[in-house]
This record gives sequence, structure tokens and C-alpha cells, in this order.
Amino acid sequence: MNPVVFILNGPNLNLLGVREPSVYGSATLSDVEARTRTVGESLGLAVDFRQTNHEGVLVDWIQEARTAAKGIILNAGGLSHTSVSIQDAIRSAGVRTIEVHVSNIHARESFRHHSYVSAVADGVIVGLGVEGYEFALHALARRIGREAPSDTIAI
Ligand SMILES: O=C1C[C@@](O)(C(=O)O)C[C@@H](O)[C@@H]1O
Repeated sequence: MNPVVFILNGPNLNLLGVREPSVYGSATLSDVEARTRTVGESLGLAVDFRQTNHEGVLVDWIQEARTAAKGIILNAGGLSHTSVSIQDAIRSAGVRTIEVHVSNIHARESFRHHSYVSAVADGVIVGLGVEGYEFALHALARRIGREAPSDTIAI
């Protein structure tokens, strides 16, 4: 059985592709799910892809990852900028976590510049569109030993 990676999406990400396409692009969350499953398989990872509009559900899923997943890719949406509870959950999960934002949060309104997730994430990918999820999968695969590191980049 391949190691499981949770890809967790927070509020409003169900509207990807419909919502502000000039900011978030035209790919839907289903497109992202399909693509990450394919990339995950190629890396020897089993992707468990989820979305919720509810903070507590996200906290429950992060807690579940403690025993059920080897890594988390998290786009907490607007909760990234407000949720101490999500930071606490990641801190106690003890699971490698990569934060993803589709848009470049640092080039947007100042309230988006700070993320509570970033302080407890292993790495952060912002502003690279939905491809950011794939880059995060590659980063996790390396960190959980499923992808040989390149001989040119030592991380
Ligand atoms: O919902 C979102 C999406 C987002 O997380 C992104 O993926 O770019 C950025 C957040 O500021 C915003 O609230």
C-alpha cells in the first residue's frame, strides 16, 4: 500500500474555476483532484483529496492525519489568515505539511500576507496556480523517501 497523503482544501475552494478566474484561474477543484491523483500515483503516493467550508472539519481531518497519513498538503483558504486552531492542529499532528495557495497572497490585500499555517509548515508554495499542488506532492514525496533527490539540488 502506498503512503497516504491528505490534500486538504478549506472554505470556498469548491468554487475554484468559477470564483474570480482572473485570480484563481479556470481549473476546477475536480480537475486538481484528478491531476494530483495521477501525479501521486506516479510518485508512489495515495492521494486522499478533500474540501470543506468548515474550520472544525479541517481541524478533525488534520488530527486524523496523525495516524492516517504520511503527509499533508493544505490550502486552508481564508482560514489561513485567521485560524489559530488550524495552526495548533498541524503543530500536534507531527506530519510533514506543505502549505499551498493558488494565488500569490503576498501580492494581494495586506490581510492575506500573514498565514497562521506558514509558521508550522515544512514549506510554502504560493502564486503558482493549481500547479502548486503538484509541486507540493513532489516535495512531500522526497521528504517521505518516495522520490530520489536530484543530484543537482541538495535540500
Ligand atoms: O480562499 C482563498 C484562496 C487562497 O488560499 C489561494 O489558494 O490563493 C488565498 C486565500 O487568501 C483565499 O482566502
